Amino acid sequence: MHFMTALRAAWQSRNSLLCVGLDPYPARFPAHLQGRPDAILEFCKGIVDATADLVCCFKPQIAYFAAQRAEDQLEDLIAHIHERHPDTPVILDAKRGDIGSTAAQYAIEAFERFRADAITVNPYMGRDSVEPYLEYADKGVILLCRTSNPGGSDLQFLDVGGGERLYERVARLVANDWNASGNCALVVGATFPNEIARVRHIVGDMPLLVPGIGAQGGDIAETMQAGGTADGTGLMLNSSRAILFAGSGEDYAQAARQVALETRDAINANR
Ligand SMILES: O=c1ccn([C@@H]2O[C@H](COP(=O)(O)O)[C@@H](O)[C@H]2O)c(=O)[nH]1
Repeated sequence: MHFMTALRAAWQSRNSLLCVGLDPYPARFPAHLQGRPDAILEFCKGIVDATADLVCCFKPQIAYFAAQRAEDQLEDLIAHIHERHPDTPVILDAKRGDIGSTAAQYAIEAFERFRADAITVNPYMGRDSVEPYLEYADKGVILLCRTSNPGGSDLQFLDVGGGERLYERVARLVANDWNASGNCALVVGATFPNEIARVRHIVGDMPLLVPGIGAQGGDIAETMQAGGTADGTGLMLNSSRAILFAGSGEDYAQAARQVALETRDAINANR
């Protein structure tokens, strides 16, 4: 199924715009999982199974798996989501960016090895560096636009001519040129609601992946006001640490579910 079709279906069927980010950090795992060779997979499966009915998508961040030599556990985790929660799209947060020949390998890694439904990509190297992902027309290609970190302003806020900021140019390029298959989305941080509103104005109803609520302190009401579409969708609001590490005991998954529930409800109260 096309990523966008699956995402829209999940927005409706789950009544949720929440994306749970899967950033497993072993030092914060509960004691009963510490030291197990499959700890990353088991920890993440616990979170996924406890929250799947509350989310529109999951977003594993590849660095947390690669840093622990656990790419095999990432493969198994995504296979688990597809098998147990087949209507839940998976975004591989990899922020790839390289020349076309190398990008083609990254696209194979994301979509064929890991079987992700969408990937985050850095647009800085231009259209030909993004083309190999776009060729997978049923997969989502989610381009960094206005990132949630303070240093994002160093480049993304540069005036690229006529008062247009670099992040605005990215939004315009993606909406008007790169999105021929309708499979593009943008990353815009919840820490910058004014820029979310600018991006929404430029791209119409294109979905936005919005990290920065939860641990980074982005405001849910302001984010919804700035980025929601007329039908009350259009957003994937990601929270990772605030949900993953809500508890530290054997009941960590239940604690995660409780925070996910509260976050989903806070989002829905502002739709
Ligand atoms: O601009 C960006 C782009 C990506 N991220 C990623 O989202 C999560 C946020 O985690 P929290 O624990 O909810 O802060 C993480 O995987 C980042 O790599 C982002 O934060 N900002």
